[in-house]
Amino acid sequence: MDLTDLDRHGAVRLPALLSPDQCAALIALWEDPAVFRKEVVMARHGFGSGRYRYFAYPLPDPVAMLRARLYPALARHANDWAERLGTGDIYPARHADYLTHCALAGQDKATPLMLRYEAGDWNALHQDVYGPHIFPLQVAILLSRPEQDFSGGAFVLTEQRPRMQSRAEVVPLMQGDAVVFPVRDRPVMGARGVYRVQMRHGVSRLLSGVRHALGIIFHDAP
Ligand SMILES: O=C(O)CCC(=O)C(=O)O
Ligand SMILES: [Fe+2]
Repeated sequence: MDLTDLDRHGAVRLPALLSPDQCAALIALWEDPAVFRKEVVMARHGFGSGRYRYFAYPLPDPVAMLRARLYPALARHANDWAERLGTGDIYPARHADYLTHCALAGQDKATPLMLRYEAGDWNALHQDVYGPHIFPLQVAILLSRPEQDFSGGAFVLTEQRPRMQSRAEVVPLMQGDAVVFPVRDRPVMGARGVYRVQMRHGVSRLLSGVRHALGIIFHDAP
């Protein structure tokens, strides 16, 4: 997994992580209430417009496999960031071991989620932080086909640099593409050493159609 762009631009695209068939099978899960633990109607909370549903444990196989398989390379990168920032955080090599740390702190509810947007819907810039345990990287996968299933609805990141104006980054995704991005902040090398830039992500307004995305967050929620 080449994560070079993560440090260069604040996000990296993993092209064609899922096949069209895998995307369709995941979208079909939206209709199955048994696989979700909670639905959030975003407008009710000021989060934008659209809905998302948190998966329940046990996660459906494709979601569980993606989470476990993506984690090790991301944990190596997270350990590298922790070292650069001098936080002292060490992320274990296996996701199951990281989840044990979360559970011991009362964060034991599944956080992978599926999002569904219709024309006019959008996702406000936010950070997916649920408790003291924060795994610093997360992944979102576009399940729908741009320009066929929907238009608009771009994945957007903003980067808030200390004492400077914010920068926006749009990550163009095709169906099955994933984007890896920071949950809360990332280290940037400056003239006087490493500093943190604050990151937020969201989705611009859908102009037409329906857009589904799968979010893989590696820490659990209380
Ligand atoms: O719909 C998207 O592409 C972004 C979803 C999101 O906020 C997330 O996966 O945390
Ligand atoms: Fe999010």
